[in-house]
Amino acid sequence: MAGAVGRVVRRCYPNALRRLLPCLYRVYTGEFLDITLCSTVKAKSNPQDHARATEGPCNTPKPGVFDLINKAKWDAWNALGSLPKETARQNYVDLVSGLSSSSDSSSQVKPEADRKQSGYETLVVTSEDGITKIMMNRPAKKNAMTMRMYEEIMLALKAASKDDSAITVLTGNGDYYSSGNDLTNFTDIPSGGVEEKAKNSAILLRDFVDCFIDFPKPLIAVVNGPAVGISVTILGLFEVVYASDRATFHTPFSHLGQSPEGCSSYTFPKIMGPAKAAEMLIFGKKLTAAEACAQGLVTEVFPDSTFQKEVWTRLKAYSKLPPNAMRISKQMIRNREKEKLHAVNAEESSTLQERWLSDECMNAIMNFLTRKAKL
Ligand SMILES: CCCCC/C=C/CC(=O)SCCNC(=O)CCNC(=O)[C@H](O)C(C)(C)COP(=O)(O)OP(=O)(O)OC[C@H]1O[C@@H](n2cnc3c(N)ncnc32)[C@H](O)[C@@H]1OP(=O)(O)O
Repeated sequence: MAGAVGRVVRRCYPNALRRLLPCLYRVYTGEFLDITLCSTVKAKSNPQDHARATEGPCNTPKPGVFDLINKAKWDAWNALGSLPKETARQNYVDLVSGLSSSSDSSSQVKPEADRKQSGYETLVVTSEDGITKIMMNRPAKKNAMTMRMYEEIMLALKAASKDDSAITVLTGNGDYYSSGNDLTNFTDIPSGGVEEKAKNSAILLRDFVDCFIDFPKPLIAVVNGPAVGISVTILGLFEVVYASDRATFHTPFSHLGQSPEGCSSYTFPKIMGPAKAAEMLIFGKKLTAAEACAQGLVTEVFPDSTFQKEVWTRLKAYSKLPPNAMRISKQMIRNREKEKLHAVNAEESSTLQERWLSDECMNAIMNFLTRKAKL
């Protein structure tokens, strides 16, 4: 497989790739990436340096899907690969020193000042008025979803499922809701090569979507702007989707050599009928907010000028309803579908694992990364 891809790369992108993406070029042509370099960069902000520094390379079995915190720690430790112990130790010391100075300054903050939950790098998570708000926070990158963002959303959902809020909201910061999967996710290749990368990504995707399938409280999407790819497909797993009239809904999977995920191959035909679903999922038709509402994917559309005010007023009222009644009603609506949704998720994830290794997909990603293509 790597040989075939290498031939395509050598034929199509001999110079641009050498100049712009030396790492990617070496990966796809069979000269595998210097993993130590990647790990060192990653490790600079990684608490798992502690484990790496004291215990060496990852040596424990991977925790189960639902053990989110230990699994996140394990993934981070495992990702450090062959980072030298001394470097890991120094990175850990630097990190801890940074943390202690920032915690000194946070002790100055008045306790009632905010209920923002710290520790997230890609999200802003707040809990107020019975609502936990998970806001994707990479506005300069159109809230493209990095591996870290997937992990953090899972952690935030897990925490929200246990906190005292009645409802949970996912939204985006800036002009986009989300541009979907961050296409640079595919450039960080582990020592096992592209096959291992595809396998790990499929596991992460499946875990991520499982968290939405199993989420026990009403889940609301506040779609503040354009939504692409996985940020659209998972909407079929939300109870309510409110959209600004600036929002668009785009699933360009064929253009990217990919296939549907987020259970959309099952939820979209159910929501909008097979013909409309096919136009979106096979032909990549981009819907306006009004079209998405007419097809049942969106609950209600608001003028952008009053979107935030109207939606949050509505949500604050909903959050005062009895939380247990809302949970139970959600369970009644969703539970008989759960098994089916998990099976669909497993199938979509394993199909994508193969798609990511296809020439069609790799060419599409390289076209984006070398600035030859945008949606
Ligand atoms: C665990 C793995 C699970 C995988 C699950 C699979 C999911 C499938 C999908 O989600 S498919 C969808 C993938 N998304 C895309 O293909 C979108 C690609 N982006 C674009 O086409 C455009 O950026 C745009 C149309 C979203 C916005 O165009 P615009 O001209 O308005 O803005 P810029 O292109 O200048 O974007 C600003 C910077 O943001 C970077 N960026 C935007 N989206 C992504 C992305 N998806 N991945 C990586 N980077 C993205 C863009 O490169 C600019 O960065 P720069 O300022 O450094 O140049």
